[in-house]
Amino acid sequence: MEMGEKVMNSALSVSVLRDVVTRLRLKNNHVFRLLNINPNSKPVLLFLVSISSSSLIVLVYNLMKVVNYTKQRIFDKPEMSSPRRQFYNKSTECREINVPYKNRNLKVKIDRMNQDRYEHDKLTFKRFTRENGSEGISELVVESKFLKKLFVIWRLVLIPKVLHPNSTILLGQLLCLIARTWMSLLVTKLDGQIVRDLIGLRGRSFLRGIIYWFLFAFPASYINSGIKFLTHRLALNFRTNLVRYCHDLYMDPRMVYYKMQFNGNQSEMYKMDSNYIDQYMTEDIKKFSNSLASMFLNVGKPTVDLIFFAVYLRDNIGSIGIAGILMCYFFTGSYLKKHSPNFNKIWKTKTHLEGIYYNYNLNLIKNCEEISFYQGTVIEKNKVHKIFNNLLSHFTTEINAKFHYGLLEEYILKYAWPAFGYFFSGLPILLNYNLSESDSIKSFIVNKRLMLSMADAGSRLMYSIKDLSSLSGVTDRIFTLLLNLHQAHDQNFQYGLGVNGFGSQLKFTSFASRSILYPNAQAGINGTIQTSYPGLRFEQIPVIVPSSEGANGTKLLSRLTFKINQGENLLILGRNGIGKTSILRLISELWPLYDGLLSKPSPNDIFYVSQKSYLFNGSLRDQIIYPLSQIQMLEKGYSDEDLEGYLNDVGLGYLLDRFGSLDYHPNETATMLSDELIVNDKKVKIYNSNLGFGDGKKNWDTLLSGGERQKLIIARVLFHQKRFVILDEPTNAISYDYEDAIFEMMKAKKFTFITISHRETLIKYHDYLLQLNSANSFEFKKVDGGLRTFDNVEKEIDFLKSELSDLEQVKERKKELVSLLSGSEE
Ligand SMILES: Nc1ncnc2c1ncn2[C@@H]1O[C@H](COP(=O)(O)OP(=O)(O)OP(=O)(O)O)[C@@H](O)[C@H]1O
Repeated sequence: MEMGEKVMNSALSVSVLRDVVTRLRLKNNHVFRLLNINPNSKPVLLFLVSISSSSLIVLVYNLMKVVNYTKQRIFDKPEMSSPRRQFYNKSTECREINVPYKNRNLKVKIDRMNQDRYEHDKLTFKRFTRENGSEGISELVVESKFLKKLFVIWRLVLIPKVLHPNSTILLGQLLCLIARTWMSLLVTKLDGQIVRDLIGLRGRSFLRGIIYWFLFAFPASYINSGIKFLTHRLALNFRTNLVRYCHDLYMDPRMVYYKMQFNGNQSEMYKMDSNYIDQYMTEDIKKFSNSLASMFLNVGKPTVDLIFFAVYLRDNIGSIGIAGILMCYFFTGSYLKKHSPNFNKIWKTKTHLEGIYYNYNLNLIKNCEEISFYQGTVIEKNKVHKIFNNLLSHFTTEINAKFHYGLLEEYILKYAWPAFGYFFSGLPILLNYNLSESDSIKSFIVNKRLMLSMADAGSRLMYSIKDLSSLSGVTDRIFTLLLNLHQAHDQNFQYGLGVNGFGSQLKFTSFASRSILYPNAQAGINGTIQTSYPGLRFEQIPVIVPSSEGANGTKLLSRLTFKINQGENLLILGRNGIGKTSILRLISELWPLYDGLLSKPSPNDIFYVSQKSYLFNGSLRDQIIYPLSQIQMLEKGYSDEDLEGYLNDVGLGYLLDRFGSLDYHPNETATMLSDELIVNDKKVKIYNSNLGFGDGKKNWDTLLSGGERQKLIIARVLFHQKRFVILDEPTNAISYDYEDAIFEMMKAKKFTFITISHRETLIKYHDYLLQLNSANSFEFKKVDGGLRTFDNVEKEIDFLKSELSDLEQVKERKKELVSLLSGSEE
C-alpha cells in the first residue's frame, strides 16, 4: 500500500513538473521576459534536467522496491523455506548467509568459490616474482613497482572484467567530474557577468545573473554529492572484493591460516609477519580501498580541472601565457617533489609499529589472568612503554618531516601559484588598452577566477602526491598479503622457502637441479599418504619440523614405524617436546610428510582433539556440535535431547541448570537473532548465535574451568561419533575418577582412539603403546589387559628390575622419613 502511494507520488510529481514547465515556458513567457531570463539558456536547461532526472530516479527506485516486495511476497513464502536455502542455493549457485540488520536477518548472497580462478591468479603472482626478483625495500616516494602491483590487484580482484559494476561506477565518476568542471567554467563566466553588471549599474541584468546562480546551484549540488556517493560506493565495492578474495584463499580446506606461519619469505620485498595478518586483512584492506577510490577523485578532479581551465584560458590569455604558467607550475612542483619526505616509508613503518602496539594490547587482554597471577604488571608496563615509545618517536619524526615540507608546500602552493595567477590574468588588461572599464573588470574577474581555480587544481594535484605515496605503501602491503596467501595456498607449498619455493615443482625436480637452486633444501617432500585405510599405519616416517631446510630440518623422530587396526586403541607416551603432537600434525596433514608411508582412514572418519580446548563465541549447543551448524545437526537427525544426554555422559548436566538451556550464549544479544525453518518436516527455531557476534566481555573460556572445558570437548567427540578419534592430552585437567568414566565410555561406544599423554595410568584403556624414548628410539608394544607385554624375557626382566629398584628407593626414603619424624618428636 505504502509502495503504491510512493509510485503514485513520483508519477504525480513528474506530471506536475511537466505541467509547470509547459506553463512557465509557454503561457507565462512574460515572467521570463520580465526577469530578463532566456528559457533556453544553460542555467534554465540544466535546472530542468536535474529536477526531471531526479524525479525519474525516485520513480525507478520506488518501482524497483514495489517489484522486489511483490516478488518476495509471491516467491519467498516462509513455509517454503528449506534449510538448504539458508546455506547453498542450487538455483543461483551461491551461498546465502544471515547477517543481522535492524533486529532482523538479512540474507546476503555470496558467490561460490571458483578454484580455477585462484589457480590461474597464482600463475600471475608466480610470474611477477620471477620477473621482478626480490630486491630490497624501495626508498622512493612512490614504491618502484607500485603501478605493476596495483595493476595485478586491479585486474585480478578489483575489476576482473571490463563489464563489471565497478567499471560503471568509475565511468559515472569520470562523467560527473567532467560535468562538474564544465559547470565551474559556466559559474566562472557568470561570476564575471554579475560583477560587470554591478559595476555598470545594470539592475535587471544583475538580477538575472543572481537568478541564474540559484538555478545553477541545483545541478551543481547533484553532481557534487553524486561524486562523493560514487567514491564511497567504489571504496566499499573494492573492499568487498578484496575481503572475499582473501577469505577464499585464507579459509580454504588447504588450511592456509595454519600454513602461513611456515611461509618464510626472506626478501624485504615480499616479507610478511603472519602474526600481524589481522592488521593486513582488516585495516590495510580498508585503507587501500578508501585511498584508491578517493585517488580517482584526488588526482582525476584536479587533472580534469587543469585541462579544461588551461584550454579555456588559452583563448583569453594566449598560448604563451598558458605555457608560462604551466612552466612555473612545473619547476616549482618539481622542486617541491624533490624535497618531499619519503611518505611511503613513513606510512609503512607507522603501520608496522601500530600493529605491534595493537597486538601487544590484545595479548595483554587474552592473558590477563596469567599475568595477574605472576604479578607481572611492572614488566608488562615496561614492555608496553617501550613499544609505545617506538611508535611515539616515529610520530615525532613524521611530524617534524611534515612540518618542514609543509612550510615549503604552503609557500609554493598557497601563495606563489595564486601570485602567478594574478600576474598572468592581469596581463591581457594591462596590454589591451581599448577595453571599456566594465569589460576589463569582467575579463579580469573571469581570468582571475580561472587562474585561481587552476592554481587550486595544481596544488590539489601536488597534495595528492602525499596520498599517492601512502597509497603506494598500502598497495605494497596488500600485494604482499595476496602473494603470501597464494604461496601458502599453493598445492606444492614449499615450507619455509617463500618466494624461492613459489612456483617451483621441488617435489618433481631432480636432486641436482634442486641443490643448485636451493642449497639448503636438499630433499623434498617424498612421503606417500594413503587414505581410506581401516586403521593407522606409519612406515619409516621421520617427524621433521617443516622449514626451508626440507628433509634436513630439525628431526624430532626418525623412521617411526607402527600399525594399528580399526578397533585397536593406541597410547602414545613420551617426554615433553619429544614430538607427540607433531605425529598428530603429520596425520592431519598440517605438516608435510618428507618420507615414508602413512596409511590412515578417510578424513571423514577421523576426529582430532587438540591439546588446547577450543571454545568460541557461540551458544552452549554450538560448542558441542562444532564444526557443524545447528541446521546441519538437525538434518543429521540429532535433537537437543541428544546433546543434553552427551553433557550428562561427561558429567556436565549441571551446566543446563546453570545456564538455562543449550541456547545460552555468553553474549545475550546474540541469541535474540533467530529464524524459524522447516527441517525434516518439523518447524524449528534456529539461533544465529554461531555467527560469532559478541562484545567479548564474557566468553566460554572464562565461564568454564579447565576441566569443564575438556569435558565439553569430550561431549563434542561423543556427538560426532567418528570411528577414529585422535586425542592430544584430552584429560590432563580432569580428575582421575572422571577420566576413568570417560575412557570406559569411549570403549563402550566402540571408538578407535589414539591418545597422546604423559599419564601412564591410561595404559589400561589401550591395546597398544607407543613409547617415545628419544629421537632415534621408540618402542611399540601390545598391552594386554592393562599389563605390558614384552618381545623377550630379557626385556621383561629389565623392566621388573627397574620397578623393584624404584620400590627399594621408596622403602629407603620411607625409612629416612620415619627416623626423621621420630627424631623430631624426641
Ligand atoms: N611450528 C614449529 N616450529 C618450530 N618448532 C616447532 C614447531 N612446532 C613444534 N615445534 C617443536 O617441535 C618439538 C615437538 O613439539 P610437540 O608439540 O610435538 O611436542 P610434544 O611431544 O607434544 O610435547 P608436549 O608433551 O609438551 O605437548 C618441540 O620442541 C617444539 O618446539
